[in-house]
Amino acid sequence: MNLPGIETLVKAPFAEGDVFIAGRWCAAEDGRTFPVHDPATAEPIREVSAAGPGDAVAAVDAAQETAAGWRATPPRRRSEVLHTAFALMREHTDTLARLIVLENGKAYRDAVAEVGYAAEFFRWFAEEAVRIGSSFGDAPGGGFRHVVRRHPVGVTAFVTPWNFPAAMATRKIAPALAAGCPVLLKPAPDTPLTALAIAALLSEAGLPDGLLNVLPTDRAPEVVSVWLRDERVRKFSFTGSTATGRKLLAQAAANVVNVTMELGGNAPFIVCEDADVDAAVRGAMDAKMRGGGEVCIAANRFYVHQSVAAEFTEKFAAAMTAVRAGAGLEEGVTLGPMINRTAVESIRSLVDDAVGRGAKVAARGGVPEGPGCYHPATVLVDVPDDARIMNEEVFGPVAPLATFADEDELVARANATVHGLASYIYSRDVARALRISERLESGMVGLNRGLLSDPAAPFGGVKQSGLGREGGREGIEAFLETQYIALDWPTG
Ligand SMILES: O=CCCC(=O)O
Repeated sequence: MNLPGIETLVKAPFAEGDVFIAGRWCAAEDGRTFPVHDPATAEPIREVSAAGPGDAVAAVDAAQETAAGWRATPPRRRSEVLHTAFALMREHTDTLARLIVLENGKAYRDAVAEVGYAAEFFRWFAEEAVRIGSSFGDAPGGGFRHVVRRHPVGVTAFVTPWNFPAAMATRKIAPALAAGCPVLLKPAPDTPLTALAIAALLSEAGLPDGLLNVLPTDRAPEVVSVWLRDERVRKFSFTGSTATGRKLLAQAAANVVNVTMELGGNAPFIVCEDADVDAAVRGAMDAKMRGGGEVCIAANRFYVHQSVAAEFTEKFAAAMTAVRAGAGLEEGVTLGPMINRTAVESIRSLVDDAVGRGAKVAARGGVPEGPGCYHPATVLVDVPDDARIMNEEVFGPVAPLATFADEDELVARANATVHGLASYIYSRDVARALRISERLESGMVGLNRGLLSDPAAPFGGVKQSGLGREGGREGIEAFLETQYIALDWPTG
């Protein structure tokens, strides 16, 4: 199957429907559909099949049927499929990026960056597939041997978010397939089309039928609870909010399912008195505005040393005012619409709360007239620590600024959150910045960098930001079980 063009995907992708099970496209069991919207116009793009509980069972059946064959497939062959998927994804960058813009709204340049990022997960895990080690050694006390082998965990189920419809899918699919596991994927209802394109792309890359099953739906709880109650599903990976993650963890406990959770963040962005302020402003734009701020590791609250606060605020406010908002495919646009109207309302309410508590607006960019789901790039100053925006994930293009005077006070404020996903720090003194980094309760730190995500590095959080890591060497570990065999073979 060739990757369908964007027009095909948008208008009428697959004659039989959009549920992808056992290598075939079909309608939902009861023929139900749900609408997908273009955030730039808030108008529906088209109806998509809404998988139900019966489809969820059929997908587990299909996955389970392929599990033994894929597990026995030589790692080199699994790697080749992933290498081909990487090449195909790169070849189809424009089609996939336009599809992401259409259903997610982000600016085209962000969408192109996402396709590159997503493709790199295929390349990285193609390289990891052939390096799954086992070991054979002597028991320290003598008398017998240790055989320690790694094998795939089994059928895996994923729930992915709308903010990176391609990269959050490939970050889970690639290591699972590399390790030898079949996959069930439920994409976010706002952005199912990109996941369908990825299914088509993996088929084209030679992935045998049944190894990737994609179930778009607007009845997620029904589909996901079928998976979490089915003893054949041995791994569950979720990216989304901490509130939903908590509920899913409780459900996964019933069958003691192995879980990975990539949950919410509340990233501090710290500018020390010895920072290169221009570099800090560039980093702040990257950390705040990538994907329109709809990113779990986006800088959420800014702590700027009081001695550089005036200079940083002036330069950052100028950069935020220069942001051009508009439909993601328009030339020169750097900020697309938010995902939907609810998201815009939630960002607005955080801004209103901060202003109500004494914060001032230092910059507000423009937005196009009309019905699209836009929120302007905004900088707030003098934001008190108890403002909701300092304590909740804003998930939009708003930067609240506060100042600090002393390192201990800074670290205490930065750590005063249940989240611990990412942090950013700018200082010319790397030893000092490293010292502060090590004091931060944070799974990841960008040190003099506003962009930190890399498929070859472990992504994940501490505290209520999640469990486990994705990407890096750790990413494939999440899909492997360890078996120890005590071998009665005397040591020589
Ligand atoms: O929003 C969550 C994922 C962000 C990333 O992978 O850089």
